[in-house]
Amino acid sequence: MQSVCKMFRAALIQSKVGPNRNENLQNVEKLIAQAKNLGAKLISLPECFNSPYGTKFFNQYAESIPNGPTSEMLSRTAKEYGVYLVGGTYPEIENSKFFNTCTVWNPDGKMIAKYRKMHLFDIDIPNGITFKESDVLAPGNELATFDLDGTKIGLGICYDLRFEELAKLYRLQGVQVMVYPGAFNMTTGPIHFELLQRSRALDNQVYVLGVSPARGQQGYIAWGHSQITDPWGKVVAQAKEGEEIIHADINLKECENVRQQIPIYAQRRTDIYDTVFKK
Ligand SMILES: NC(=O)CC(=O)C(=O)O
Repeated sequence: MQSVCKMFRAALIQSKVGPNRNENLQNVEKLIAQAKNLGAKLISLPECFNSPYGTKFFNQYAESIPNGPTSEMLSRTAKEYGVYLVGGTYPEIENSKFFNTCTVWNPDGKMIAKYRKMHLFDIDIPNGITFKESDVLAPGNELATFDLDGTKIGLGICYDLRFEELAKLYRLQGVQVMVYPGAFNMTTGPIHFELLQRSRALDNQVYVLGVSPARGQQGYIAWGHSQITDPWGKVVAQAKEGEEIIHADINLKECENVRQQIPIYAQRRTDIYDTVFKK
C-alpha cells in the first residue's frame, strides 16, 4: 500500500533578480542548498527568477523547455538535493510564441509538470502601474498538477491568483496545496497580495504558497512579501522585501480538519449556481 505523507516542509525562495541570467541561476542554486538545509522537501522559486520582469525582456531571455540552461540547472539541482523543485517562472519560446512558464522537477531531476500563465497581466492604473503581458505573451490553456507523496499540488502564476474560478477547478480536482510564483508590484502588492492568497486559501480550503522575487531598485519593482497561508486562511510565514527564505510545515491534517468542520464543498448549491450561470 502506498504510504501518504501527511506533513512536509515547504520553503519559498525570495531571490534577488538582476539582468545577468547566469548570475541569477548561480544565486538561486546557492539558495536552494540553504532551503534544503532547512529540511524542505518542496522548494519554490519566484516568478521571473532568471530575468528582469517586463515585456521587453521576455523574448530576450526566452528558452525552449526542457532544453535550455534554466531547465538544465533546475533538473540538476532538484536531483542533487533530492527535492521537489518548483522552478518559479521563466520565459519560454515554442513555435515562435512566448509564454510565462512554471516547471516542476522531482528528486530524480525529471520534469513532472509544466504550467503556462493562463490569465495574462494586463492592467492600467493611472498614476500606478500599466502593464500588458499580452503584447508579447500567449496565454496557457491548461491546468497543471503534480503529486508529492500523495499530496496533490496545483500551479498558478501571479495574476492567476485573482481568478477564483481557476483555484476552484483545482480544488475540484482534489488539490490540497496551490503554488503561485508571483511578482506583485508596489501599487497592487500592499493591498492585494496577502489578501488574495488568504482568500484563495479560505475559499478552497487549501494551503497557498505565494513566491515573489526580492524587491529591486529599478525597472519593475516587486513587492516581495512571499507568504505561506494555511487552509484556515491564516498566514503562517511571511517574508519582508529583501532576499529571504521562508518556510513552514505543510500539515495535510489541517486540510482534512477544515474540510470536515466547515464542509462548504458538500454544501454548495450547484443546482442554483448552474441555473444562474447557464442563463
Ligand atoms: N504581475 C502579475 O502578474 C500580477 C500583479 O502584479 C497584480 O495582479 O497586481
